[in-house]
Amino acid sequence: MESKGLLRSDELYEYILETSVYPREPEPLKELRHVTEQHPRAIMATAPDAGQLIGMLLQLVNARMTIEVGVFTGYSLLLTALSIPEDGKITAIDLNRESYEFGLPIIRKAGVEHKIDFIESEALPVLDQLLKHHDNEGSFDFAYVDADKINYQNYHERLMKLVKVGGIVVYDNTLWGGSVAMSDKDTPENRKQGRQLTIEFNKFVAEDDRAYISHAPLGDGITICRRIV
Ligand SMILES: C[S@@+](CC[C@H](N)C(=O)[O-])C[C@H]1O[C@@H](n2cnc3c(N)ncnc32)[C@H](O)[C@@H]1O
Ligand SMILES: O=c1cc(-c2ccc(O)cc2)oc2c(O)c(O)ccc12
Repeated sequence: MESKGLLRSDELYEYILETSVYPREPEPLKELRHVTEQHPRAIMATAPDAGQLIGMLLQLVNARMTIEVGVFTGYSLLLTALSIPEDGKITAIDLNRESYEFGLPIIRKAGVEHKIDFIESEALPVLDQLLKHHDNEGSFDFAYVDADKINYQNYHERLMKLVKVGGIVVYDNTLWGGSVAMSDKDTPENRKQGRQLTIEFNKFVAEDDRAYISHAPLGDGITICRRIV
C-alpha cells in the first residue's frame, strides 16, 4: 500500500513554514529564532512548525502552570511565556545558564521574564524536589521536554504525576532525524545512541495507559501525551 505520509521533500517542509508558520510567528519569537541561528548549536532549537502546534496546545488547555526541561536559548520558553496568562508561571530547567542568557534580552524586551523561574540544574533532581511537596502533584497544566534523551522515561514518570489529569506533556525529537526508521547499519554513527534511546522511549510511551498520545511528524518529531488517569 502507498504510504499515507505526505512530507516527501524539503520543498514541502519549506512550503509549510513559509505559508502557515512564519507569517503567524510572533515578532519576539522570530527575532529569537534569527539570533539563535548565529549560535554554534542552533540546530537544537525547537522547530517553528512544532512550536506552532505547542502554542495551540497551550491555548487549548488554558495553560497557566508549566514546566520546561531543556531551555537552550529559549525559543520554546518564550513561546510558552507568550502563550500563558500574566499570572502564569514556567519552571524552566537547564544545566546551562549561558545559553538561556543568550536569548534573555529578547525575552525581557517581550515583557514576559516575570513568568519564568529559571533553574540552572540537572532536571531530574528538580522534578523530584517538586514531587516532595505533595501540593505540586497534579498542579501543572503543561510540560515540554527537550533535553537529554537518556532521561525521557524518567522525566515521563515524574511528569505523569506533576501534570493534572487532562494536562499535556510534549516530548521533542521523537523521530531523531528520521533514524528511528533506519536500520542500525544505515544510521550515521553520531545518531546511533540517540536512535536506540528514542526507539525505546517511543515504545514505552506507546504502551503507557496513563496517557492518550499522538506522535506528530513536525520538526524533529514531537510526541504529545495527555494524562488521562
Ligand atoms: C535541544 S536543547 C533545548 C532547546 C529549547 N527547547 C529551544 O526551544 O531552543 C536541549 C537543552 O537541554 C539541556 N540539558 C541537557 N541535559 C540536561 C539535563 N540532564 N538537565 C537539564 N538540562 C539538560 C541542554 O543544556 C540544552 O540547553
Ligand atoms: O541534532 C539535533 C537536531 C535537532 C533538530 C532537528 C530537526 C529539527 O527540525 C529540529 C531540531 O534537535 C536536536 C535536539 O533537540 C537535541 O536536544 C539534540 C540534538 C538535536
